[in-house]
This record gives sequence, structure tokens and C-alpha cells, in this order.
Amino acid sequence: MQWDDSSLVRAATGRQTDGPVPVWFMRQAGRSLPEYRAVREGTTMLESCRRPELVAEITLQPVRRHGVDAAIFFSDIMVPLAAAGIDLDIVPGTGPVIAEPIRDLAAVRALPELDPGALGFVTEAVGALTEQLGSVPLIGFAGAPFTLASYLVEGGPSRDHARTKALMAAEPRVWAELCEKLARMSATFLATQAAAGAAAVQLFDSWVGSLAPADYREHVAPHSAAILAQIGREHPGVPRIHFGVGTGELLSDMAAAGADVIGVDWRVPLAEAARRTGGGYAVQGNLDPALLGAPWPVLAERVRRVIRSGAHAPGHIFNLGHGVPPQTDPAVLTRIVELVHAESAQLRAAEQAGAGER
Ligand SMILES: Cc1c2[nH]c(c1CCC(=O)O)Cc1[nH]c(c(CCC(=O)O)c1C)Cc1[nH]c(c(CCC(=O)O)c1C)Cc1[nH]c(c(C)c1CCC(=O)O)C2
Repeated sequence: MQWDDSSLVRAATGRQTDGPVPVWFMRQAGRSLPEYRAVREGTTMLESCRRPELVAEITLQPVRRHGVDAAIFFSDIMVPLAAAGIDLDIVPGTGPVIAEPIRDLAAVRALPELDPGALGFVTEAVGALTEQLGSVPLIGFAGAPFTLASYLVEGGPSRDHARTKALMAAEPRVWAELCEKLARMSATFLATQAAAGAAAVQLFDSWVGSLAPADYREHVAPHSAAILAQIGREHPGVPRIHFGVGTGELLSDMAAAGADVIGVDWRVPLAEAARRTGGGYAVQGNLDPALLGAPWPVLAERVRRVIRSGAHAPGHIFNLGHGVPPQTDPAVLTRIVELVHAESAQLRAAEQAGAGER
């Protein structure tokens, strides 16, 4: 495939070269960029996601500006649910809001299925993008069932996911049926992107870190695994990144669910994440986004620390530990890309030579 030799796909599949570590940022497209705010003006989030030309433009903006090694498809984890006909909105400053929260079997059974034909706008945008991106790989993505279910059950964003966890514990069969439906929608969304040319995919289980490992294994992992397995079967050349926040205790289970790359937030050093997942997985991360406002010398040293730690995994994709905060000065992101490109090969080699001596 066209992107097999890209630094991103090589790092993701255990074929990292001795060249620079690939770098991209979660939420690299978005409100930190003035050019994003300009083109989004007057168009709602969901409507923006349905316009292929706008999606392509927004996806390309951070690639042009920062020189990152991958684009991430501009969309949202809620887009396939909206395309299926679930009544929801994405409210600026709040996040996804569901008109009628899903809290019982009848509501789960009444949820529509996603017709792949309803995702024509995705196919069109990904197709246009893969042409315009040339050698730069496009990352497709979807939300994982737990994170999607949390929005559906709570009705909107939530800090503790209390209703979601209560439903999972008290009504395991309702929960399973809900997650099976969501897994089918996300798998369709991901497979559509991969079929149209995405070079890699990321499954976002952003809020799953609120679960204990036993609950994750019993009630969540099988559903995420079904999505990752379908991509592995249908698109064997497309590496799968599996990411969540606060997942230090879940990393090995999230890797075992069928990932090629384990996404790590800032709480666990990458070398430790590699150890917890048995040393066989590439890692992605994990600069603390809170440090983007720190003075450059401080930030630069943290960037170097992340690169050294990532050298202990078979592959490393540099990223933040979570998304770019909207107030970020975009010039700082460009500077990080330059630093990773200029210094990572040497830092990695030195770290690996040092590890060999110990
Ligand atoms: C939990 C989640 C959502 N959406 C997403 C996740 C998982 C990633 C994560 O953990 O952050 C995934 C997502 N959402 C968006 C992307 C696009 C690509 C990129 O990363 O650059 C991706 C990968 C665009 C977006 N999705 C959203 C925006 C902001 C909308 C705007 O600009 O008006 C963008 C650029 C809206 C959204 N959608 C969601 C939230 C929490 C928000 C923010 C609400 C707000 O603060 O306004 C749900």
C-alpha cells in the first residue's frame, strides 16, 4: 500500500527506521487554529462533518501548518450515530448532547442500525483527502462502545459516568446489547474510512479509564475487540491504535483487545507502558497537554524525555497524552514537530545504546 513506508505505519507495525520519530497531535485540527475558526464560522459541527470539501480543508490545515507526519480525519465519534438517525447535537463548549438518553432495553432495541450507504460523505471526503495528502498518511478513527455508551446513557458529557456504570452492573444484558449495536456502528464507520484509503485507524475509548480492570474485561473489552478484529480481518495492512485517558491499569487489556499500537496518556511513562503490555506493542504519546503553555526550555526537555522513554518500545509515535487544548498557541505545536524531527533519531539511538550497556 501507498503508506506502507511512511514513518507512521512503520512505527505502528514494528518496522521503525533509525530516522525521526513520526509525530501528530490528537485534535490537531480544531479551535487552536485561526484558519479552522475562520472556515467553521456559521456552520455547526455536525454539518461541517457532512461536507466533504470542508472536511478535507480542515483535515489538511494542521498538515500544512505544522508539517506533522499524519493527518487525522476531521469528524467526530458521534457522527456515525447521527448518520444512523439518533437525535443528537454537538454543543460548542459542552460536547455531545442526546435528545433522549438510552436507559432501558426498549430504548436499546429502538436504536437504529447504521446503513453503510448513509456514510457516502465519509467515503467522498477520505477519497479526496488521500489524493491531496500524497505521501502523508491519513488516520481514520471511531469511538469505542464504552465511550459512546457513556454519552448515550448519561445524555451528555459526564465526570463520573455513574448512570453508565450502574446500567453495566445492574443490567448486563441490556448493556451488552447496547454495546453490540454501538460496536457495529463504529466498525462500519472505521471500515468505511479504511476502505476509502485511511492508512491507519484509532479507536478512541477516551473515558474507559474510569473502569476497574475486571469490569473492563467482562463488559467492555469484547465489544472493542469485535471492532478491532473486523478491521484486522478486512484491512490487514491498516494498523490499529487503541487509546484512552487514565488507562494505566487497563493497558495490557486494551492491547490484548486487538491493537497494534497502544495510546498512552501522560500519567504512565512510555517505557512503563511498553513493559505493562509485554514489550510487543508500539506506543503512542504522551506529552502532558497541560505543559504546552510552559516556557519553551521546560517544554523542550519534556519532549526529549518522552522520546527517550518511547525508545524502550518496539515503535513510537509521538503525540500528546490527550487532545490539543483549544487555547494552545499553534506556534508551540510547530516547534514541537521541528524538535521531534531534528532530535528524535539521535535521542532514540543514544537511549537504546545506553539500555544495551546496562
Ligand atoms: C470524546 C470525543 C468526542 N469526539 C472525539 C472524542 C474522542 C477524542 C478525545 O478523547 O478527545 C473525537 C474527535 N472529535 C474531533 C476529532 C477530529 C480530529 C482531530 O483530532 O483533529 C476527533 C478525533 C473533532 C471535534 N469534536 C468537537 C470539536 C469542537 C467543535 C467546534 O470546533 O465547535 C472538534 C474540533 C466537539 C466534541 N466532540 C466530543 C467532545 C468532548 C467535543 C468537545 C466539545 C467542546 O469543547 O466544544 C466528543
